[in-house]
Amino acid sequence: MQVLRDLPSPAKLNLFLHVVGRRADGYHLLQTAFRFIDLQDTLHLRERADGRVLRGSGPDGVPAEQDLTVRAARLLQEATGCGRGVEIDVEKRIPMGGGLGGGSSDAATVLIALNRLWGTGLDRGALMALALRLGADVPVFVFGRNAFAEGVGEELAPLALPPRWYVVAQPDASVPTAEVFGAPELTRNTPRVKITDFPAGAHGFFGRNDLEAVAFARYPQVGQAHRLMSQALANAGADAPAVRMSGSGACLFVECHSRQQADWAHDRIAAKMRVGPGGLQLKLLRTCAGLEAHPLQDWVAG
Ligand SMILES: C[C@@](CO)(OP(=O)(O)O)[C@H](O)COP(=O)(O)OP(=O)(O)OC[C@H]1O[C@@H](n2ccc(N)nc2=O)[C@H](O)[C@@H]1O
Ligand SMILES: Nc1ncnc2c1ncn2[C@@H]1O[C@H](COP(=O)(O)OP(=O)(O)O)[C@@H](O)[C@H]1O
Repeated sequence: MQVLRDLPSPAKLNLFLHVVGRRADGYHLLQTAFRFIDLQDTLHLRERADGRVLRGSGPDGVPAEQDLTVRAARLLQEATGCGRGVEIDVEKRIPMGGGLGGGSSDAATVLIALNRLWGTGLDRGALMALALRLGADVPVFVFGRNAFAEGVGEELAPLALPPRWYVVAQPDASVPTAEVFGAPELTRNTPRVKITDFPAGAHGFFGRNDLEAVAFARYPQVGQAHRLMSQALANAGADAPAVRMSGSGACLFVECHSRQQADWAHDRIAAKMRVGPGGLQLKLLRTCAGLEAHPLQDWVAG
């Protein structure tokens, strides 16, 4: 039986996120830019001959049956009629429910890697269609490139992004995605932009995240963390990097042009805020590099 060890599942940031409408089924039409970063979970897959899909180690508080990795493996079995099984270990590093797409990325890594391990031979388009059934955020990880996204996140066009560094902060709150999208006060009519409007640099300043206002009002720790981070960086004058929320939160990030600027921003924030697990202002503060592409991009044909 084959084993695939140390499979990377990168997190994503939404460099901007506009809500431009709502579908009849309640799902929201978005425009967003996805960027992969080097904050990653690690997955290990061990093939099983008996057809069972099992999870070994996994994230605390997520029962195996609800784990997106297990659901992804079962979906691939069902879609292809494959009779082989797998045991999945997930080493979690990406904060859960933080707007960084960790669960979605884990699911995509399982689809990509199992398609190879089981020899099920689906091309990228077919894997992306399966991915969408697991969540709106899953297809971009199978797409494998930083992307400008529309629809609910499944209409993807590649974006060539320059090297950038990000300071990523996790406030001590978790913001349920469904609550933010369901909020009556959410604005849903931001005018559409074109991919060509997206500038080659200074992404941290393009557009906005329409989900921020709802998340900051309903989860004051997130709004307060945003305020304190912005204040910590304010005296850099016109070059002060902006602080933005990723996805539906709660994670916040700052985009920087160099590792040096990111280290500076990290240290300024760390000097102003209490960082650490349990009841502090930030549970996590990390400097990350933006990736050029998903590390498993070449594993899928098409
Ligand atoms: C907001 C984003 C931005 O990238 O990221 P996260 O904050 O989750 O990382 C995504 O659109 C989230 O995608 P994902 O987390 O896969 O969402 P799903 O599981 O498909 O949906 C969770 C719930 O959010 C709402 N939802 C989600 C996506 C969307 N375009 N419109 C919605 O209204 C729906 O109520 C849905 O029941
Ligand atoms: N392998 C997994 N990793 C993380 N979360 C998972 C996983 N499987 C299922 N989930 C569920 O999905 C929810 C959203 O997770 P995640 O993708 O990390 O955040 P977000 O959608 O905010 O980016 C979690 O709160 C958890 O209940």
